[in-house]
This record gives sequence, C-alpha cells and structure tokens, in this order.
Amino acid sequence: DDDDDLSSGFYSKSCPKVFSTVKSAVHSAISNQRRIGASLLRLHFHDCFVNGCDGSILLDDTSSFRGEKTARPNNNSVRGFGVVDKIKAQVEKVCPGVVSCADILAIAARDSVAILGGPDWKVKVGRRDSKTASFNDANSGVIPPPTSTLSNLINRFKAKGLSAKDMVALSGAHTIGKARCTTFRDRIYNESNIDSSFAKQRQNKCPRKAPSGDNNVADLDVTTPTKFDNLYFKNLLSQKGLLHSDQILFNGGSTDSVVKRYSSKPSSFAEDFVKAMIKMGDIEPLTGSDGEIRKHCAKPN
Ligand code: HEM
Ligand SMILES: [Ca+2]
Ligand SMILES: [Ca+2]
Repeated sequence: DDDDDLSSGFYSKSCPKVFSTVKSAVHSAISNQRRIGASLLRLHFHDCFVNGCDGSILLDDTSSFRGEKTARPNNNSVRGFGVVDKIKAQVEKVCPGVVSCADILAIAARDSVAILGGPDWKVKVGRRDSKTASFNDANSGVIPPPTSTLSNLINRFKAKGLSAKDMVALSGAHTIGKARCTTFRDRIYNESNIDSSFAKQRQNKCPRKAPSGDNNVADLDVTTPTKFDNLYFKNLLSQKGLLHSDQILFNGGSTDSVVKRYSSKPSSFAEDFVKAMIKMGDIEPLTGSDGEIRKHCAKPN
C-alpha cells in the first residue's frame, strides 16, 4: 500500500463536509478545554507509530485481543478518546459509514495545531481502520520513552522513514500540552543540564520520592504552554526542556544546529513541522479493501 493512495481530495464526493465538520468539533472541544488540542495531536503520533496510521490506538480491549490503550507509552497518559468519539458521531451524522477513525485523528491533529496558532496545511486522507490492535506492538519500544538517548530517538524515527530533522521538528509538538511528574522526575532532581530555577519551579509540584505526585502535571513548554509556536526550541537553548528527551536534542550533539535554527526562525520550524507531519501521516496506511470504516472508533464493526 503506497503513500499515493492518500490524497486531500479522497472524500470530495463521498463526504465534502468532513473537513468543516471535524474542524468545528475540534474548535468546540478546545474552547471547553485548551489542552485537548495537544492530546489529539499526540493520539495521531501514537497511532501512526504502532502499525501505521490505522486507528488502532482507539480500540478498547476485547475478548480476542489486548489493545494498545494500556501499553506503557499510553496507559494513564494518552487522552482525548471521548472527544474523538464525539467528532466521529458528528461526522457519522453528515456521512454515515464513510470516514475512517484513522483519518479523523489526522484531521483533528492538523486542526488542533492550526487552532492553537500553528501552521495549517492540506491533510491527506483515505486511510482505513484496523480491525485489531496489539498491546505487544505498542509496548515494544517503537514509541520511544522520555528517557531515550539521542541515538535511540533518531533510530526510532528512522525506522518509520523519518529523518533526524523530522524528529526534531515533530518534537516541537511539545510546544503545547502537559506531562506527568513521573515522566520528568529524574531530570528535575538529577540532571545537570537544566536551568536551576526552572528545576526548582518544577520540583514544587513533583515530589522527589515516587509514587508521591506521580500524576501531577506540568506544562511541557514553560513559556507559551497553550500556543503552538517555536518557543519550545528557545527553552531548549536556555536548558528549560522538561523531558530528558527534549533537552537531549540540544546538548552538544548532532541535532543542536536544527534546534538553533528553529529557535531563531519560526517559519523554518513551521515549514519543517508540516512536512514531517505529512510524512508521519503516510506511515503504513490501510487502503483499498484492507481494514474497514469503523462505525464506532473504540470497537471493530
Ligand atoms: C521524540 C520522541 C518523543 C518522546 C520521547 C515523547 C514523550 C512524551 C511524554 C513522556 C509526554 C508526557 C506523557 C505523560 O505525562 O503521560 C508527552 C506528551 C506529549 N507529546 Fe510527546 N514525545 C515524543 C514525540 C512527540 C511527537 C512526535 C508528538 C506529535 C507530533 C508529540 C506530542 C505530544 C503532545 C502534544 C504531548 C502533550 C499531550 C497532552 O497534554 O495531553 N510528542 N510526550
Ligand atoms: Ca496504529
Ligand atoms: Ca508554545
């Protein structure tokens, strides 16, 4: 199944209202709660990295499979499933049985970025939904953990056809959204490449001793947490990356120059982020007669 099966016009006859319908649903979800834009963007990433952009992350466990929701990178962490179900219900009202949940994730991710002040782009659609999901696949390390080395980050993205530059650009998604204390505790207490007043500030709501405060959240971008801009990269220059995997992108290694460029040129970040999002959205889609168009995103038909 090659990438060319996806196109922005895939639904132009069968569901011309899909884009306006998804956008208005994402708009109202974000006005209810600004963080949801970040959560929707992350869902698309975690979907695409496990067996391609096929909606697999949305499936609840069944008697015949254990799905991805409780796998390490997702458990207690990914969110926004209720909003996805709402968007799907709106889309089903205008064109029943036509638009896949995998496409809804791709469109909602694009709309979230644009609504929060980031770039807008033509999103390719035409993906179909998986009939199954795999706990083991989601748990296998294909989604890199925040403790990763730089070379692990580069290799995990390379395995999906994404370059080191794409990886850095996509990490710029951490310009919005939040992370739990358990994902950055070690960094704020034990690492030395961190601004000390920033570390102190984050320690306030993230006690040293686990499991106390494990689920307390903090903004990934300390400067403009609800705006999609390039300040995430400026923060890295001043050692204010929250996750180990954020700061490692600017720590004397091969990606320093890209971080510097994005921190000084918002347009360069915007351009490369869009290119990388389109590449990510092209990862192993189900097309043709493979898979199905789910009626409900949380279960196979
Ligand atoms: C480079 C490797 C990456 C690592 C190691 C990583 C790791 C993480 C971690 C640990 C969190 C916090 C999760 C929690 O506390 O439960 C997070 C949040 C987030 N990630 Fe990443 N991430 C990476 C790449 C990406 C990419 C490629 C995107 C999207 C294009 C993305 C979008 C987000 C967003 C938007 C949030 C906040 C979600 C929310 O507030 O609900 N991340 N990431
Ligand atoms: Ca998937
Ligand atoms: Ca920001």
